[in-house]
Amino acid sequence: MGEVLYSAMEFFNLPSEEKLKFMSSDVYKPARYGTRLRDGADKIQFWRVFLKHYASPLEDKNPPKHRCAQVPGRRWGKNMDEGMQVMAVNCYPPCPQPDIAFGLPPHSDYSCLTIVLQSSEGLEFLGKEDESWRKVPNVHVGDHLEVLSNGIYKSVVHRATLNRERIRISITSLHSLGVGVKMETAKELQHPKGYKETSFMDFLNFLSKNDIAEGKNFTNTLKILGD
Ligand SMILES: O=C(O)CCC(=O)C(=O)O
Ligand SMILES: [Fe+2]
Repeated sequence: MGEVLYSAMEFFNLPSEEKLKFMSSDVYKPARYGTRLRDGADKIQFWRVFLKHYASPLEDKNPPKHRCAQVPGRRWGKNMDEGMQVMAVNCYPPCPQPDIAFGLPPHSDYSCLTIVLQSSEGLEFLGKEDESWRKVPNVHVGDHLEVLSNGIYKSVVHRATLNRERIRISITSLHSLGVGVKMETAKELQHPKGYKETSFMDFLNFLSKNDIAEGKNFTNTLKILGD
């Protein structure tokens, strides 16, 4: 585990000109270094640099441990194995005023499941009962699972906080269906259906046009509102 974080650190220690070769505002690019989700387009700057890498399909990789995850009436292990894995390597430098800045603002992930490895504490999630921020366990549910479960499992709103003393590295692995494969609500849970079907590509299209830091929320665009 330490070794993975160490090699992530090695990347961020490279000279700027090496890292800038990967910089792009194109959200469709399979490997991208940046400071904003859409460098050059997004107005708000967070205290973070990141490297995102899309890995799809997963045939060459070791099967991930979550392949047998189930929701009522539907097993989606095979679809996940043939699905999309996005790795985000985040680097948060020490921040002189951690109380007034964010590493990453509150958001949910476009994934079924996200697995996080962090070099030190900083990841927090919003508790639904009392609206307070708490430390996040290392696996959380994303928007995709909210659609599949018709809202039984809500995607976890989380944020990355900062500290004054040391660099913090996190590596997130986001697992979802294939890039163009539509996720729909399980038939047995459609009473009534609360979400439109959607794919990872739909999310990228949304991301290319919206600044998530300004509060635009992808899941809200999927909700089917009753009368
Ligand atoms: O750095 C963290 O702890 C969170 C990262 C995160 O939420 C993300 O990459 O989507
Ligand atoms: Fe996230």
